[in-house]
Amino acid sequence: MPYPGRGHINPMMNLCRSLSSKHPNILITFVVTEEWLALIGPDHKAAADSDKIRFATVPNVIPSELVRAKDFPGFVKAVTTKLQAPFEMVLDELELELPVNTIIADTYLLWMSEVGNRRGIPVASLWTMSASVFSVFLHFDLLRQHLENPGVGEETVDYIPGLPPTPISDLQPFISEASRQILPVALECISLVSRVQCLLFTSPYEFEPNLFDALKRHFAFSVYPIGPSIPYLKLQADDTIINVQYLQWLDAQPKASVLYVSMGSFLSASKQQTEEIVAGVKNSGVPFLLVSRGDGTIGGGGERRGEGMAVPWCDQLRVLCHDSVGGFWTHCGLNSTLEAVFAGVPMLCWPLAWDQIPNCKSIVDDWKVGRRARKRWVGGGEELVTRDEVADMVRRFMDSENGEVKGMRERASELRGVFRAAVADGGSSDVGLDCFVKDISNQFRAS
Ligand SMILES: O=c1ccn([C@@H]2O[C@H](COP(=O)(O)OP(=O)(O)O[C@H]3O[C@H](CO)[C@@H](O)[C@H](O)[C@H]3O)[C@@H](O)[C@H]2O)c(=O)[nH]1
Repeated sequence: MPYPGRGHINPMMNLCRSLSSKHPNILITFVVTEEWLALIGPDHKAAADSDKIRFATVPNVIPSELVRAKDFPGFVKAVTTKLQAPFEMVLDELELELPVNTIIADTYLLWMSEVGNRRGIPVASLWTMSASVFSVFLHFDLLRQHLENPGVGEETVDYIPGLPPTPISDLQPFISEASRQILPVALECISLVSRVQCLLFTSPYEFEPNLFDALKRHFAFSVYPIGPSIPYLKLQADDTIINVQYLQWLDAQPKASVLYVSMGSFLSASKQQTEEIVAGVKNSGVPFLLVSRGDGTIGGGGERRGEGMAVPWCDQLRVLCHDSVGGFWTHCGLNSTLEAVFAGVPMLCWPLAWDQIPNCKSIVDDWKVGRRARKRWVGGGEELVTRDEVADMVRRFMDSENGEVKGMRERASELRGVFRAAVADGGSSDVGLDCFVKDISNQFRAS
């Protein structure tokens, strides 16, 4: 069962597809709300056609996806308190048919370890954010101690096992006043991980090796980084030329010339800032493909706009892997980040909230495959970045003659190779997935 949000459902489904393709004898039931079953696209639904992945639903007992951003703490509370009972009813029904061998659940479903332990069903927890963020939450007491007793080096966090030195400003979303309602839930979710039987990550080991080594030392159970949990299997399987207008438009653009602009599936910058970003991208003269979620600020009916196109939604990984795409204006959600790295496309980073801020730091400072578009995150109230500044930034970022840009593209291409090796036969994620299946079959519940 995934957490009910696009950024969580997608990687959970991609993990299920990888499991199913490698081990077709596993029967998977994917549990979502009735609303999400309707929202899940035809691609995911097609996965169910294989008979190995099927859907089960719980009633819409949580606020609708269409309004959840308006009261996020309220949404988190509903997920925490209202989903367990209907999930257990689904489980009861499934168990009438076949014993459930393992539950794979998003780490943010904090009641799941209790359900599994009470029923004697092993739980594998899937964390859809980075290992850095997981580790910051796991060792949050250390962070608190340093903040309460500031001394030399207080500006840099270098005491969390495996975490590269990180300016405290990049962890602001977790310590600012704005996090007051959400942070305790996140910390409780992480503390309950000690009660599950296995921990899965949606990124590959090579992405954050020191952090994964530290986590493997920390936990008595197996920790498997098995990503990138992105739809690369679908990309490889589908070699038909897809008759979609935006792909045809991309086909007509020069190599690595297009900036792809998307800010994820959930939050947005302010209306005024969004207008400046869109105007700046348009004025830059750089060809662009822009995803507008139809909130009225941009328009997105698949129309041509000056040098580019705006669409309401696209097949993002296919777009990023298209030859003509040379840059990605992103909010740094982890799925988008993993997809960009898999595609070898450098990122222009505009993080909006939460884990996206440390993700931006990793992209820019650690992996060196991106630049900051936004001045450092200060939690709202910061100065507007004007359209002229955006246009200038975009032009410089997409200038293929610029030495720094060339370096970034080379580095992105190297990381792309690392990701592809991880999922190839015998790669770290491929082996991790096999070990996980062995765990499910042998050490977990005897069926
Ligand atoms: O036109 C589009 C736009 C997006 N996507 C997909 O939508 C997903 C977006 O995921 P992500 O980039 O992670 O963004 P969010 O939806 O914002 O993800 C939430 O979940 C992530 C994983 O937990 C966190 O890292 C983010 O901060 C959180 O906002 C990805 O799979 C994209 O491929 C499309 O397929 N087409």
